[in-house]
Amino acid sequence: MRLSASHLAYAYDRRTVLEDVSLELHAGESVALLGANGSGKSTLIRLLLGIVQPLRGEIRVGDKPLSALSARERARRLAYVPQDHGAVFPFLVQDVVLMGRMPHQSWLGGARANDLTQVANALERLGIADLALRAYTELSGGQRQLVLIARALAQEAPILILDEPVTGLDYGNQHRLMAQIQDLARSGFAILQSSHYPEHALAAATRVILLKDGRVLADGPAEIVLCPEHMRALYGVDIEFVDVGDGRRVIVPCANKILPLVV
Ligand SMILES: Nc1ncnc2c1ncn2[C@@H]1O[C@H](COP(=O)(O)OP(=O)(O)OP(=O)(O)O)[C@@H](O)[C@H]1O
Repeated sequence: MRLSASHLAYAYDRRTVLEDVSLELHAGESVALLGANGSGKSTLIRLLLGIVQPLRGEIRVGDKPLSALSARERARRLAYVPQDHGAVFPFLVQDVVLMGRMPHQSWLGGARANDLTQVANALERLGIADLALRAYTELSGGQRQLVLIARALAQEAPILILDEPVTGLDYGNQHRLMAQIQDLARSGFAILQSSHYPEHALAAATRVILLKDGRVLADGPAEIVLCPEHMRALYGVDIEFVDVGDGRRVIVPCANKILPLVV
């Protein structure tokens, strides 16, 4: 299923934070959305999910305008993994993941065998089946992140949107998650993830979109878009590529350049 946005604009009060943003996301693609702090990534994601409405422009999911879909119809098409993992009530992990099945359940029907199978599969796929009976509120930030990704998988929506999904994950889980994202895209999901890590985008994204000051600076294959000029324009950092010998390249900051913080 295709997600497309054309000429989006958005403002908080009168301050424009997105202007003329267009993008497409297709089944089988893993797209990374990169940009400096405050460049508009989370706002764009909120628009794509229909949480806020654009000032101008249109978003379409498949052949329908997003604004014409009910919340339930949206949730059958789009799954979201937020940055914030806060929770108040100590639901069991399996119940949190089961919430992802709500768009598929009837009002009074409750969970069916297939819902429970999807929950078990999602937990298994992310390697956290052993957390199923733990209270969500008692998990670490990284464990909560994995649970929310499992909830999104259980939702069985063809489009998966993740807001900085590796935040709080340890080094191993970051790499396992990037591999999972590649696998999910290969199996047909359309995936958009915002990220602060060009190296993850280079390793795991089929396409990269760069946002600068609320506008699209570049959109294309990772190895073309993540060039030194764009990285300097986006982050004020000089980078170089290092060949690691097996056909892969990694991005590293140039040595001997200490740069001031940009806020
Ligand atoms: N609720 C809000 N009210 C007013 N301004 C906001 C609000 N949320 C975000 N902004 C502003 O909109 C701009 C874009 O913010 P946004 O959170 O979309 O950026 P981001 O790229 O996701 O940033 P980060 O990488 O730091 O998470 C920023 O200037 C921010 O200060």
